[in-house]
Amino acid sequence: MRLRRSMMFIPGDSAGMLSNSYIYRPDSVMFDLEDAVSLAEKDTARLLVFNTLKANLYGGIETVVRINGVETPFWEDDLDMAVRGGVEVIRLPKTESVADVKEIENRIENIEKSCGRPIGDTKIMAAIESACGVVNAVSIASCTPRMIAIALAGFDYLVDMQTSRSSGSEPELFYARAAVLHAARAAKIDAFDVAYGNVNDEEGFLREVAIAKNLGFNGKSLIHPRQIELLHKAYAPTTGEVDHARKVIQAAKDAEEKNLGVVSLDGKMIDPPVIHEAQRVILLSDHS
Ligand SMILES: CC(C)(COP(=O)(O)OP(=O)(O)OC[C@H]1O[C@@H](n2cnc3c(N)ncnc32)[C@H](O)[C@@H]1OP(=O)(O)O)[C@@H](O)C(=O)NCCC(=O)NCCSC(=O)C[C@@](O)(CC(=O)O)C(=O)O
Ligand SMILES: [Mg+2]
Repeated sequence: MRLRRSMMFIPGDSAGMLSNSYIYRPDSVMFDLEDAVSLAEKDTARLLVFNTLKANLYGGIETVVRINGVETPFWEDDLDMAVRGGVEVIRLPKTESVADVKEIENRIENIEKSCGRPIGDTKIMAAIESACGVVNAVSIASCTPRMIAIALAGFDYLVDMQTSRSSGSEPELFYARAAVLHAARAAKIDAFDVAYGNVNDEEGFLREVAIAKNLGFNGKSLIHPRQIELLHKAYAPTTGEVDHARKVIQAAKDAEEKNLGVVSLDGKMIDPPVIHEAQRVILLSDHS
């Protein structure tokens, strides 16, 4: 079980941000070559991100590169750099179909072969940014063992839906959130909620974090370091939840030692889903 609560975007053309953002300790960093980088800076950004990956600055933090989409002239060079640089995960933006994923998967395999990385080592995350992506989310999420997560991208999605972000319970994102989350859970992979664009609006950000957490998202895409601690705190289990989880783990251990298939704690049955949830709570608490 890997903890993926916070995935922070870092513009790939910002040498300053690339060189020191490990200090913020997000669970994952996403070096962006797509929409945070202007057309004029695409080549510079690719080189800067390659050097950052090679410098190995982000020990313990998952590294992700968001390449440009398969409809652009940049994605092949982006992939070549990222896979050779040793990135852990490729984020494919504006994913609409399994064909998009297969196109980058084939290319990744060729690069892995040519640079000596084990086949399958480079993982993929698909960003769902359109109605078409949402309706194909189930097949996208389950089309390759390389797929470790899918992410809903609210900005582009709402443009495609011909609407905009409201405040409050955000009905305009309800269907897409539910669809992306179900696709991820059916495929047994992680799910990321949308990025929140107003970095000064703590209250609005936390309202959105609560929606994501309660729905069951593993975490959110973030655009500013200030959002990391807020998110981690909101995802942290309470002391009561941690105490209960420890009791569940202990009860499960005792049952195993006594060769009992099922056991109860305070009158409630302890079975594999309960144990799994307890392990998730402990993991969250260990990183809070
Ligand atoms: C918003 C702003 C300009 C504000 O900057 P400001 O400089 O005014 O902020 P300050 O508060 O002054 O910063 C204080 C200190 O933090 C440092 N710092 C700030 N941000 C940092 C960061 N991200 N990483 C590391 N360091 C950071 C800064 O360098 C300074 O460091 P220092 O000078 O040392 O004190 C900045 O945050 C920023 O650029 N964010 C990333 C924007 C981005 O990537 N957009 C593309 C991805 S979304 C998209 O594409 C939509 C999507 O595709 C999404 C999907 O797919 O999910 C969809 O469709 O929905
Ligand atoms: Mg986008």
